[in-house]
Amino acid sequence: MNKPKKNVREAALDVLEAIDKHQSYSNLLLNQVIKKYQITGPDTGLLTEIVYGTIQRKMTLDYYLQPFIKKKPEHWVRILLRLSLYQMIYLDKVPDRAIIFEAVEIAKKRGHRGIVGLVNGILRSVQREGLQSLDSIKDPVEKLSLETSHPLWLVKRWVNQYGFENAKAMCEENLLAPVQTIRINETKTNREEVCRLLEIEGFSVEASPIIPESIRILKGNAANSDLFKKGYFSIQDESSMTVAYALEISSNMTVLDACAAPGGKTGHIAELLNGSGKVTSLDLHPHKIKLIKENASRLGLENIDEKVMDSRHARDSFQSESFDRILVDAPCSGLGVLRRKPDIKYTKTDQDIQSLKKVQLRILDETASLLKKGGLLVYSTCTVDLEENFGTAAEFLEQHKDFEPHALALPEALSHLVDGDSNTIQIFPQDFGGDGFFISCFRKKLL
Ligand SMILES: C[S@@+](CC[C@H](N)C(=O)[O-])C[C@H]1O[C@@H](n2cnc3c(N)ncnc32)[C@H](O)[C@@H]1O
Repeated sequence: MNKPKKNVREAALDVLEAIDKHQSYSNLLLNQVIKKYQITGPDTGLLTEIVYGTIQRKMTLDYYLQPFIKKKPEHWVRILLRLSLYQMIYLDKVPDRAIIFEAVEIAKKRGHRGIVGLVNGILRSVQREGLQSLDSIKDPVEKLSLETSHPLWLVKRWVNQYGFENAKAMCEENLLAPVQTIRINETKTNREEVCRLLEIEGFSVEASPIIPESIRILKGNAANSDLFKKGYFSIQDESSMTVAYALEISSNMTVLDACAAPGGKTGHIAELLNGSGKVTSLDLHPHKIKLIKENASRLGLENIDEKVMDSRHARDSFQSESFDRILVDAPCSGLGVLRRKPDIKYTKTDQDIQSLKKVQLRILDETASLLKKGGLLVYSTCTVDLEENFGTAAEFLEQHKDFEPHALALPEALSHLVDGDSNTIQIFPQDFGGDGFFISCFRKKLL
C-alpha cells in the first residue's frame, strides 16, 4: 500500500477548514481530499470519523474548550483544537498523548512558536483539569442544544413542533452513523442472491425488515463490491425507498420525476416499471443529469429519459395531462439527513425554509397540470419540519381544488407510522434508523 501524501489529521484539518470557508458539503470535500492525498484503507475510515465527528460535535467541543481559551485563536487553530479534543473524548483507539503530539506537530508546520505553545498548553490543560459539566445549564432546551450540537433555534423549533421527547430522540439519533442500505435491482437479480454473493465477498449483511427489496450492510462498504459495478443494486436509504411505493407504479405507466438527480428514485421507479413505460427525469443542473445517466447505464435501465430542465417551466416542454404519475422530490432544507451531512445544521436558517417552501410550491404548481386525471402526485422531502412539509402540502391542496388527498401506499412494515388512511407521513430518523423523510400523496380528481 502506498503511503498517503498527507497525514490523516492534517488532511482532516484541510477538509474542516474548507467546509467552513467555502460552505462546501462535507461529503464532497472529503471525497476530493481522499483522492488528492491518496488516502486508503483504515486511514479513510479514520479521516471520515474525525471530519464527521468534529462537525457533528462542534458546539459541544467549543463549550468544552471555552474555559481554556483566553484570546480568540486563528480559525485553523480553533479547528485543530476541536478535532484533537474530538479524538480525546470520543475516539478510544488513540491515547491522548499521541493525539496531543500530532496536534503540536501540525501546529509547528503551520504556525509560529506562540501557536505551538498555545495548542500544547490548551490540550494539556484539558487533559489535566477535565471538562466542564453540561449539568450547570439549567434550561433543558439549551442543554439539549449544546449536548447534541444542534443550533438553539432549530432545537426550539423542533420542541415546539414535535414535543421535547421527540426532539431529544431526533437530536441524539442525528449523532449516530447511519447503517448503509442497498436497493436490489430486481430486473437483474433478487435479495437472497445478493445477500449470498455479498457474504461470499466478505460483507456482513441482513435483510431489511422495512423494505422487501433492501439489504442492510453491517460490515463493509457496498460501493466497493463488484456487484455494485454490475448494477445488481443501488445504495439508497430505506426512507428514500418508501417514496416509490407511494407512487403505486404499475406496468406501462408514464412517470415524471421533476427533481431527479442523482437519480435514486428514478432508478427505483424504472425498476418497478420493469422495462415497460417511461420515466422522464428532470434536473436543473447538467452535471447532475450526468449522474442519472451513469446510474441508468450501470443498472441497465433503458426506460429513463433524462433532461436538463427547470421544473418551474415544465409546462413549456410537455403537454398537459401527459403523465400517469408525478414525483416532486423537492429541493429542501435537508434536516432529515444531518447524520450524513452534519454541516447543514449550522448553515440552514428559518429564512431558508421560507424560500424553499416557495420553490417547492412553484414546482408543484407547474407540474400539477401535466398529470392525467385520476393520476397520483407525490411530494416528498428529506427534511423534518412541520411548516416546510405539512405547510407546503396543505397550501398545495388549498390552491388546487382539482386535487384530493390520496391514502399513502407504504411498505407493510411502516403502516403503524401512518394514521388510518392519511395521505402524509413524517418519518423521523429515530423511527427505524432511516433518514428523516416526508411523503405526501394527492390524486387528481376525475371530474
Ligand atoms: C432532493 S434532490 C432529489 C433527489 C433525487 N430525487 C433522488 O432520489 O436521487 C433535489 C434535486 O432537485 C434539483 N432541483 C432544484 N431545483 C430544481 C428545479 N427548479 N428544477 C429541476 N430540478 C431542481 C436539485 O438539483 C436536486 O438534484
